Amino acid sequence: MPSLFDGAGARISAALEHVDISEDTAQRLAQPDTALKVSVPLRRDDGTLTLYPGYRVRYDDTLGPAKGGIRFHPDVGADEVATLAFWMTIKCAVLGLPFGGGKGGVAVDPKGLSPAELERLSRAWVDKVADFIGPNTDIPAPDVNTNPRVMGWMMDQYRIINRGEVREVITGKPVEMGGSAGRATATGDGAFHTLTTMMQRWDRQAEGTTVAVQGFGNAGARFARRCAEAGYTVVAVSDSSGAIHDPNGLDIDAVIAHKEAHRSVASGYSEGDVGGAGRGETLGNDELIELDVDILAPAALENVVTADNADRVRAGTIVEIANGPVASEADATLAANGVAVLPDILANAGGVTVSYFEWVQNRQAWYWDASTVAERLEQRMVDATKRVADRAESLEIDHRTAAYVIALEKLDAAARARGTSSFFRDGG
Ligand SMILES: NC(=O)C1=CN([C@@H]2O[C@H](COP(=O)(O)OP(=O)(O)OC[C@H]3O[C@@H](n4cnc5c(N)ncnc54)[C@H](OP(=O)(O)O)[C@@H]3O)[C@@H](O)[C@H]2O)C=CC1
Ligand SMILES: O=C(O)CCC(=O)C(=O)O
Repeated sequence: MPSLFDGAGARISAALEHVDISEDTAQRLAQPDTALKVSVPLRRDDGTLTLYPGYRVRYDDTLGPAKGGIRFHPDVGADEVATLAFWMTIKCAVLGLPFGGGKGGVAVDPKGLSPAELERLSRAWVDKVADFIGPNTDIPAPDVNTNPRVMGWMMDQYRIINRGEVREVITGKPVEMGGSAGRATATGDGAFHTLTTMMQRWDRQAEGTTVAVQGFGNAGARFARRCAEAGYTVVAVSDSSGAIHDPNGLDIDAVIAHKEAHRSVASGYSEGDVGGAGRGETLGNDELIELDVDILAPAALENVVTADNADRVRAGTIVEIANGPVASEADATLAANGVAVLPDILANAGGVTVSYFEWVQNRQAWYWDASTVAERLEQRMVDATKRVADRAESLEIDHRTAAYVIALEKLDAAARARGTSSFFRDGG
């Protein structure tokens, strides 16, 4: 399999066949602007010291300060962070947000840390990258295994270093620390709005439509709940411990309660203690991908649909809630089999959209109520989805390529407006 970064490049090449942008912009987007690698020191509770590799990549800031999450996961590496930062660049452009793309991470298994260790690690990461991030340069946010609590510690550490509070340096914070209403649910909500917009366009109904969701964290669990509330039949969900499947439909509220109690969707399931959902079976994560469902929503990690299993995907539609769940080498097989892919750079953009709202609210010190945030998020997601679908139809291309075309046009126009100097950072 090509590297994640090379796979992302393949998608750009496909889009370049349908859009006329300057050679400068194409070259500029072929590699990250700035990549920082650090060692993040953690004093463990037992007094020993562990150093974890940490990263922050500012891929491109043509459209505004770099924006993107920070991930704590043992598999985090330079290639992955650069690719995720590239996707953020494209995603912000597709949504029309005034941000470039960034991403960060620490190669650590946070499940093996105590709460105090997790706090020290979060603060240590900020100590290492504090000169690199900033409200006008690069604004982190949550991603896999990071959450509002982690963002709160990070903002607080930046306050200590800066000797003054800068709320808009990080988004996804607890509401009590300047976080936005609706940020915690924004990614799942945004994916739901993209799906709903496309279902209306396809003249399809939620009732009788089956859904499988891989990953039951911030994004996946919220999406599953929105689907269930709207009348879809959510037949399978999973987390890192495995999947549960009931062809009659799972009771998502019961599964959420079960996950909270057991820290796993699958453990204890066979004993039937997941409320009304206690029928059905447990499955492996690979089997969930191949279930005979209408909608497959991967909401965990990259490369879960690859050249190896693409032919066995039976869903008619994939909603990419995770970043990069479909490997580029799977594209041709999925297209040949008529599988519609609603791409990550559109479908999971609800999170960064409400992060943008949070940044705006922090700058104005003027906070919106939950219904205002929800309304504005829905409007942005519906508009962006329609723009992508219209472009896909007019150019007779798939939705991912259409989203890239829109993003590349925006990035090229902004680069031209800035002039050549936009390709060089101060002193760089
Ligand atoms: N948070 C956000 O705002 C945004 C997130 N995304 C993307 O969405 C995806 C999920 O992020 P988020 O929900 O925030 O992360 P979380 O950490 O909240 O949840 C991740 C979920 O994925 C599960 N998981 C991890 N490894 C596997 C595996 N091998 N097989 C199946 N499930 C697995 C985890 O299981 P367990 O619970 O057992 O740990 C957990 O349920 C990522 O790709 C992220 O980049 C995209 C846009 C914004
Ligand atoms: O909220 C943000 O700024 C970024 C979220 C993110 O990391 C993503 O969209 O992948």
